[in-house]
Amino acid sequence: MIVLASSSPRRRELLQQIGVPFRIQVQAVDETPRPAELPAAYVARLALEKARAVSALNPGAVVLGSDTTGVLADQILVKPEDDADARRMLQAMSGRTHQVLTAVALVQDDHETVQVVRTDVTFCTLTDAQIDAYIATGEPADKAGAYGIQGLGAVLVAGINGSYSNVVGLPLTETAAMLREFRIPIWQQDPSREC
Ligand SMILES: Cc1cn([C@H]2C[C@H](O)[C@@H](COP(=O)(O)OP(=O)(O)OP(=O)(O)O)O2)c(=O)[nH]c1=O
Repeated sequence: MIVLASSSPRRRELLQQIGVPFRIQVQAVDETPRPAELPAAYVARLALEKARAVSALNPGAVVLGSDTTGVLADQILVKPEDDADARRMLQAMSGRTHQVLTAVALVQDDHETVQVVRTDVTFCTLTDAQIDAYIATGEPADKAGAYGIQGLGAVLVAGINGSYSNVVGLPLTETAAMLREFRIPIWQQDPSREC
């Protein structure tokens, strides 16, 4: 049994998908990027901070923290502040390729590891009417980059290069390999079967 230090329903579903038993405990951390902080360093820091904060309350437990952000032309795309912010992000991503970075951190007392996984996502060219209709669904509100590839936002995506689950919020192949290093069983026990 691990501790999932996340309030994200997507991460819960993804971890269930690979058969990892877990319970949820969340400690809030400040998600403000530091001045000039690079995107990969930003997500790695947040994933570790989320996991460390919960680990401090659970000696001996393996704690998983994670953070997802979009990156367009080196700029970090976090969750939109409001509809206008979501519109600005979606207009900027229209017809272009952005990156989704998810960091996964595992912390068990003073033993910790973190990995950042990148997926390239290419958006269709979107009209202003499409963008407004998508924002009106409410889906962009709690998602990095203002869309959900697993939901209605699927139709905005022309293609991806890399891990799909990484875009949704947890890169499952890499997470499974990290969990094996911490001797946490998943459905696939054979270590020779790594991707
Ligand atoms: C790009 C993209 C992001 N997202 C979501 C995944 C994350 O939940 C969210 C990014 O915010 P995060 O801050 O990474 O996570 P969170 O606040 O939802 O949960 P917690 O910090 O407690 O772990 O964006 C999607 O669901 N689909 C997508 O296609």
